[in-house]
Amino acid sequence: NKDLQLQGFLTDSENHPSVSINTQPLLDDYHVETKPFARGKFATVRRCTDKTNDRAYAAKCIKKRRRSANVRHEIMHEILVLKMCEPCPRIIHLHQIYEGPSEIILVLEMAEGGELQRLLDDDEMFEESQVIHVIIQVLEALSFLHGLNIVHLDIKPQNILLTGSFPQCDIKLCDFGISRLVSEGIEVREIVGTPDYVAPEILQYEPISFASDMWSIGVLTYVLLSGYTPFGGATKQETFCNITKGTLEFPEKMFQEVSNHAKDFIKKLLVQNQRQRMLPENCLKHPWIAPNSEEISRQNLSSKTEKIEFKSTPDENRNYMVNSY
Ligand SMILES: Cc1cnc(Nc2ccc(CC#N)cc2)nc1Nc1cc(C2CC2)[nH]n1
Repeated sequence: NKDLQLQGFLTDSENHPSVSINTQPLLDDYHVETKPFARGKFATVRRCTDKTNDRAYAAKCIKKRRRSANVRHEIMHEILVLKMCEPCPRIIHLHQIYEGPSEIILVLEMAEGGELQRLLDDDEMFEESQVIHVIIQVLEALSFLHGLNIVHLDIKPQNILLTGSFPQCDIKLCDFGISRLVSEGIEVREIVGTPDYVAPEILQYEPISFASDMWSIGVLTYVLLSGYTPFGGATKQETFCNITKGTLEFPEKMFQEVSNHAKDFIKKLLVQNQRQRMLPENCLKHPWIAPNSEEISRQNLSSKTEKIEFKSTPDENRNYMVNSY
């Protein structure tokens, strides 16, 4: 119905024809570790293995009732987003769904390397090339998601998972629990997201847009390159205040090794006015990400102008070449 649509959910119904849910217990088909490896406000995530082939998955157990409100349609929204993202290798894959009396369990693709946040907690410092590799993959996930008119709204290192041991691994974006549909003229306003990464327009209760995710990419890049958050304050209120003030600084002691292209990339994302922020396609062409983008365009231009000479191929070689192709 209208008001749910206004909240940016994909569905207002408690079920959806495309979604099949197992009603027998998860434990019939999977061994489930008792100790969760992650616990959120309304979900716990445990490692589980398929009894038939020993494959590992992540079982995300979501409570159907929160603060005595039925939130089944919100869980259905997360399920539909995950299903729509099936074709994208940069997004965690939904394998199966189980339903118990008080929870819905999403059996999700296992990313063995865990959270990118853990590397930050271990005070790992990243090479700029490693940060670029991570940011490119997050941008690819966002390009796909935005292409579906969905905005993630909780981009942060905890929701960027590693497929193996860093830096030889890839990343997968996860957790669409607060993602929302962005549609023309429909204004979704909700205070969502994690303080350090939330965009100013969200705090000012303005309509949410794709640019809200791009602000978080700017914060993420700043954090990966320096180990510090750009607007972090002693309290949540102070952080929110810093975000709305938006004074962006690159302290010499943290950024002396960081390239100017990298700082320029961050500056073009941490822009107060969301209409002036880069979107994924602009980011992927930025000289920090596509380092030779300036160089390539210069070369392309020059190659068009320089004389192109064809060397004739002696006939016997030509036949050979044609056959081998
Ligand atoms: C080894 C591991 C360690 N820690 C987490 N933490 C974590 C972070 C965010 C969310 C938020 C969500 N969703 C859930 C767990 N996930 C892991 N692997 C996963 C986790 C998953 C799917 C996403 C659950 N696949 N592989």
